[in-house]
Amino acid sequence: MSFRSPFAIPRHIWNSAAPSAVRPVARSLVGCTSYQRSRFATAVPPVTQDATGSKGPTAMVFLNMGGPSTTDEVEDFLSRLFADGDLIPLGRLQSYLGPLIARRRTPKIQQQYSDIGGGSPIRKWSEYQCKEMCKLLDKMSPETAPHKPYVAFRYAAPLTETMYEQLFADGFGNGKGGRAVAFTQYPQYSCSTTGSSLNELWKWRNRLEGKRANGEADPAGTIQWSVIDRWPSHPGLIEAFAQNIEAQLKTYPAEKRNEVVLLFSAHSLPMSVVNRGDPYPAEVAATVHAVMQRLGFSNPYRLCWQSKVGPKAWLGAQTSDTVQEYVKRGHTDLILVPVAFTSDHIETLYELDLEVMEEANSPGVKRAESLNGNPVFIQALADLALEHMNKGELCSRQLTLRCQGCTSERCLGQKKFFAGKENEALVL
Ligand SMILES: C=CC1=C(C)c2cc3[nH]c(cc4nc(cc5[nH]c(cc1n2)c(C)c5CCC(=O)O)C(CCC(=O)O)=C4C)c(C)c3C=C
Ligand code: FES
Ligand SMILES: [Fe+2]
Repeated sequence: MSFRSPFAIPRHIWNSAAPSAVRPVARSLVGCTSYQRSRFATAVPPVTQDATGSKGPTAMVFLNMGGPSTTDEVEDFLSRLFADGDLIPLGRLQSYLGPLIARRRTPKIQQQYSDIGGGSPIRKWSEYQCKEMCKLLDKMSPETAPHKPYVAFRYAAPLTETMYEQLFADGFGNGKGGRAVAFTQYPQYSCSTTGSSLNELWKWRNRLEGKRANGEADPAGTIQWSVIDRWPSHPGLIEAFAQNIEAQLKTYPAEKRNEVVLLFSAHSLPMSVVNRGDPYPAEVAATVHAVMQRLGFSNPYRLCWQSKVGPKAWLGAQTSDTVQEYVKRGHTDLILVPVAFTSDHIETLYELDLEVMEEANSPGVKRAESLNGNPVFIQALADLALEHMNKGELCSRQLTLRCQGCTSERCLGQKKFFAGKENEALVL
């Protein structure tokens, strides 16, 4: 298999050394004293220091779903999406039904991407955010520098396997070891989003490294992975959301400002996933509550859910119905706040801006900006990454517990691997 480099990241950024004058703030990960000897000990194994005492380079890998950058990529994007049993379980018919549904859906979705400028901006924003975060980390933590930016998408280029080959090309793994942090870009954990990306990363990790030619496990020289798997109420994230809301509130006359209804909108989930025990609804609610707390509960607000697909029951109330109902009742000043995604995408640019806002037909219905290149947000990403490295954790405690209704062997294997418990007989 041959792999093209998917990265538009100049090599001088990857190779950039951290300024030596900056005070190191990262606590040493070598011989980490906080190693927990509990059942779910999740400390990062020691990373080898080089002769200069540096523990870098550190690969920072952003995980996300991705999107088609051009309308020509839509069918491939949808084919991968409908082939994903962690997102859309179609059982034994997956490989037959998936491509069929994807092909039938392609023209409609191509039109939507065409209406928002010809493609999804997710790749542009993800690569920018990761690169900028790494620049900050090089200054904040020279000990673990250089921090090298990578993006691994679940359904569009650059795919996980491409990212993995790029890691090898850059000197990670392949007997050389090295440290990589998988950083989910979904602030709130769902087994259908972050869970699916981690299952994919675990799959490719097993395929591409960790095995000798005879098929036996060979842990020597493999990449040491740790995971930032959720961050729904990180203060930096909350601050960035709150500032974007405040900026939009300022566009209303002062005397009406506190009456504006804040409508937090998150991608919905099928009720079958909610009832399986998926953590996402609770984590989205945690984000909303933290943002409102930061705003001093200055406005009335609701959380609603968008982008239902197919005929089955999904978590509601739906965003479009909510807006229509409130406008009908005279709440014509509303701010929509996309709260479960860190950049613009088809759901903000098409569904909220073109469908919901046009339907509402009221100049008082507006949308808070997405986080995109917001410097407060990028600083939050760097803070989060540094806190993670300083803690020396492999993953959060939450990642080590499966949903009540989970029957997936993939979830079990993935969680054991990322918790560093692969060879233990655990019931997760
Ligand atoms: C946190 C965000 C998201 C969750 C949770 C989520 C769950 C989820 N999605 C589908 C089905 C589809 N999603 C599609 C597109 C899409 N989904 C998200 C985010 C979440 N999905 C985004 C940001 C996007 C758009 C990406 C972009 O390029 O802009 C699509 C494809 C579009 C379409 O056909 O309508 C489908 C299908 C399910 C079934 C699900 C939970 C199980
Ligand atoms: S579906 Fe949630 S852990 Fe498997
Ligand atoms: Fe989705």
